[in-house]
Order: sequence, then C-alpha cells, then structure tokens
Amino acid sequence: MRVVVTGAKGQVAASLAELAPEVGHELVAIGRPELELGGERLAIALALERARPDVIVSAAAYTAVDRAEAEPDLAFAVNARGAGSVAAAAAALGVPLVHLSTDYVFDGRKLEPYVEEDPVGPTGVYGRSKLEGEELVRAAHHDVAILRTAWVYSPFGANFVRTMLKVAESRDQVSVVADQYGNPTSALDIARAVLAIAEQLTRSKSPQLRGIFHMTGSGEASWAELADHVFAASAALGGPSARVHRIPTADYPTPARRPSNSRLNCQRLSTAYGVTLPDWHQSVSEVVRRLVQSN
Ligand SMILES: NC(=O)C1=CN([C@@H]2O[C@H](COP(=O)(O)OP(=O)(O)OC[C@H]3O[C@@H](n4cnc5c(N)ncnc54)[C@H](O)[C@@H]3O)[C@@H](O)[C@H]2O)C=CC1
Repeated sequence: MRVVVTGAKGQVAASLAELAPEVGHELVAIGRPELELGGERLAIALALERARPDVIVSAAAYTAVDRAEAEPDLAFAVNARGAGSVAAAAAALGVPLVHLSTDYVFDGRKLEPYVEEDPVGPTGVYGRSKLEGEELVRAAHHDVAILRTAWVYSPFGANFVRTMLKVAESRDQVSVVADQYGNPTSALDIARAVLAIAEQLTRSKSPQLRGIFHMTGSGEASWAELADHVFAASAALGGPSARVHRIPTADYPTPARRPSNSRLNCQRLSTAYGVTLPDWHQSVSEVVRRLVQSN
C-alpha cells in the first residue's frame, strides 16, 4: 500500500514515516513548499496526484492552539479549506482518506467521555477551524474515516512530554494544570492504528468503516498526572525530573480557552476496526525512554 501523508515533519507524519517501512508499506510524506494547505485547491490536487497514493492520510494542520486566536484567517485557511481541498483531491483520485481531527471540537462540559454523536461546541479558533474542516471533508468525499484524537506527544516535534523534560533540565519544580482531563495519545500509536485503518479502507467498502471515530490512548489523565508519569519514567532512567506543583486552569491563563473534560469514548473505533490504542502510561514510558536515551 502506498500511503501519502500530508505534513512532512509533523508528529504523526514523522511517526508514519518511521513505522510504514517496518510493516511493509510505502510512505510518501509531502509538506511545504510542495504542499501548501493555505494555497490554491488545484495546486493541492496536483501535488497529491503526483504522489500517486493508494490512500491519503491528512495529518498536516495549523496546530498552534493559542496562536490561532490571533490568526483565525490562517487557521481556517489551513484546517478548514485546506482540509477540504485534500478531501476533494482524494475524491478526484478515487482513493480513501484518513483525516485527523481533535477533541477540541467539544466544549468540555460533559461529565462522561464524549461519543461521536455528542453535540460539538468548540471553545476556540483552533477547535472551530478543525470542526469546519470535518464538515468540508465530509462534504467533499464519502470514502473517509475522520479520526478525532487528543493530547498528542511523540519523540518528534513540539509536545507536552518534550516540554516537561526540557523544563526539568533547569528547574526542580514545575506548575502544571490539574483540572483539565483528557486522553494522552502517542503519535507512534496513532501511526500504527492509522495504517491498520487505511488497510481496511482500501480493502472494504463497508459503510461501518466510514464516518467519524474517536481514537485516543487508553486511560485518562490530567496534565499534572501526565507530568508526574513523565518525570517518574525519566527519573527511573536517570533522566531529568521535577516536582509537579498542581494548579487550577485559572492560574495559567492562555489566549485559547481549553475544555476541562475532553475525554473521548473510543468504543466505535474498536467495534468497527478492532483497533484499540495502548494504555497511555506504557506509551509515555516508551517515548520518554527514547527521548532520554537519545540525549
Ligand atoms: N498535537 C496535538 O496535540 C493534537 C493534534 N491533533 C490533530 O492531529 C493531526 C496531527 O497533529 P500533529 O502531528 O501533532 O501536528 P504537528 O503540529 O506536529 O504537525 C503539523 C504539520 O502540518 C504542517 N503544516 C502546518 N501548516 C501547513 C500548511 N499551511 N501547509 C502545509 N502543511 C502545514 C506543519 O509543517 C507540520 O508538519 C492534526 O490534524 C492535528 O490537528 C488532534 C488533537 C491533538
């Protein structure tokens, strides 16, 4: 299977590039300048056509949640119209599309984990732009699995786990928000799941495999609990660690308001695809091991 992923250096794209050859798939990652999601629809279509995909994974996005509040036009150009253009290109090529979306389409007021049918209500520009992306993707192509994931970390790029390890190199204590709950998700696990999903999409036309699916690491955490585990795993390997000082969201004001509960229920994915991501503790330990040992 020849998998074409958008966003050459993103966490998910980099994880796919690492894994695909190991499991016998060809991976072509295309990023800027060849593929500019804020650019013309025709240019996006031509770049994807040249890559000759059997399946397209739409992983590139404007992911700077706080900066998006000051750059809504760019966030919507990339996450909404750009995503729609990728879907239109997949439709024109007659290939399935795996599109990544986010837990931040929800407002966080539900007390239980969100299911796919729950009403959406993004609290910021990033979430709104990704939600419009979902809608434009579905309007452009029927052969699509939209995967909403969350709290992504990996050995690559910018993410919370890497930030914690970096901060602990110079500080004994770090203040971390303790009243937002979600599902930490390793991009390495996303990559494995995306390939399994893409394989099934290329083989079967079943409507059960199409639509929106929640896909996160198993288990839930607050940011403070995640930080605790990062430091415990790192300390066990002789890496940097710090004490976690728990603070409420109110003490850590950010331009974008984040949902206090963005936990996702992933049952639908498991039923349709037989795919369940590993427990987050285990996956965080693996990423921390790689980061500490590469230092
Ligand atoms: N990082 C996270 O915590 C979460 C991410 N997601 C979604 O998962 C997907 C993958 O996320 P990550 O790999 O973490 O993202 P990332 O931020 O690591 O990578 C995004 C990639 O998109 C590229 N990109 C940005 N603007 C572009 C443009 N105008 N044209 C072409 N490429 C552009 C960047 O260069 C980068 O390679 C995204 O759709 C994101 O919205 C969903 C929930 C949480």
